[in-house]
Amino acid sequence: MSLIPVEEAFRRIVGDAAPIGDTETLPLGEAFGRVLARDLPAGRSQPGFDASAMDGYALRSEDIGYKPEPLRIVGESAAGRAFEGRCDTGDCVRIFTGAPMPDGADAVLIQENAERLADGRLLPRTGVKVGQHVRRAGIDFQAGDILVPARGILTAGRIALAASGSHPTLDVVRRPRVAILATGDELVPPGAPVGPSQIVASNSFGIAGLVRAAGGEPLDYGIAPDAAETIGRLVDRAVAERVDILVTIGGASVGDHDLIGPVFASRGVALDFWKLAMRPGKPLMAGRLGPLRLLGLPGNPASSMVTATLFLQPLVRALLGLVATIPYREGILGADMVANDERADFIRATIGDSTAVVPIVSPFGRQDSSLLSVFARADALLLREPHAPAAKAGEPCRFIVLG
Ligand SMILES: Nc1nc2c(c(=O)[nH]1)N[C@H]1C(S)=C(S)[C@@H](COP(=O)(O)OP(=O)(O)OC[C@H]3O[C@@H](n4cnc5c(N)ncnc54)[C@H](O)[C@@H]3O)O[C@H]1N2
Ligand code: MOO
Repeated sequence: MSLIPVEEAFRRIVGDAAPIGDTETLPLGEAFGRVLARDLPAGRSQPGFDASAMDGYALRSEDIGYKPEPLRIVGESAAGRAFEGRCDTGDCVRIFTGAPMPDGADAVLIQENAERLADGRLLPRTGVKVGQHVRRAGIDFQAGDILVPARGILTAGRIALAASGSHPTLDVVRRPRVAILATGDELVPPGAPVGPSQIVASNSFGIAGLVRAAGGEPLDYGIAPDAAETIGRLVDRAVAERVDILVTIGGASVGDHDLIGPVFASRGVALDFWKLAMRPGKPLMAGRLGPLRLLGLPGNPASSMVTATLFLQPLVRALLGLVATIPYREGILGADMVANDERADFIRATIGDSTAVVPIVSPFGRQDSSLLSVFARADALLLREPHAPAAKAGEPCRFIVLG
């Protein structure tokens, strides 16, 4: 079996993923980070009235031209309590930031530029231009403006904008449901007694974190022994629960206990087994069972995390209707690198707390795919392209930020 390039596998896994159509309505306070289902029009204009931008005096600018005369202070306009009267020639109104402009006034003189006279009148010290320190109604947005476009991620700023547009709830795209199934007779859950030749199952927790970070909802399907019947029941459960993606971990290689393929075959699925031109993460499975997508990740901890970063996270984003790419960035090599073979290397690395404009990406010395302690220290995957020639520290490189 020839090695499939990373880009080819990405295209086959993510390329045809159509956004899911289901939506749900959430209170604004729970919508952070979710994906908006449809365009969000403003329910009102902001500000809803001409408002003062400063503390001072609302007045008619023509009244304080070349040689300002004292003005009568005829009232007060505060935020939430407008002045009901008019500001006529020779009048001014005490006003505070955010308060409605009184009728007749066209500018605000800041209080630092005026003097209260002993007789209670106001002596302007400077002139003002028409509209000075006035926020016109609707300068932020007008009723009906689209505040957030469909499929926009609800960032902190957008949530605040939606609130300002008077939306107490938002329609968001349902999070893609990702069932995660660890397989292997040797696995026990964290905290359970670990017998001889057993290991603690760790990958499901890491993959769940990556799913969450991409905007999906992880569902823990636990640990299945290497028994076709059990694995088959869990596949049936994924179909019945209408999950979007079933991720299996382990059993992706060529061993005698690799049952995922036969189980899927028994359900009528043609599962592709690929050997990818990448390291870590050579063996990978992918297939479809109706609307259910299947992704079989290799069992080695770093291999499963790297393949999930490259293929599962973009797949989740594609199902949300978001741009789905492998998010490479430009950096500078922090160490000399030897020439690479035919597999793309995703080297656990750190960009440390470098303040350089272009990040310096430094590989860790130990790269065995079983080493979670190294993966957990890594904040970047340094890419070495297939057949990349030897490179010196300081040369450009590409990398992926790990979240
Ligand atoms: N003859 C060959 N042997 C192997 C090949 C190969 O091409 N020819 N590929 C190697 C590569 S590369 C990888 S990666 C592994 C992948 O194997 P599997 O996906 O079948 O994974 P397992 O054999 O089930 O497990 C590998 C390793 O990872 C541990 N593991 C499994 N699941 C978990 C989990 N949930 N949490 C923590 N650790 C887990 C498992 O105990 C094994 O130690 O195959 C190579 N072999
Ligand atoms: O995926 Mo295996 O990637 O080289 O340990």
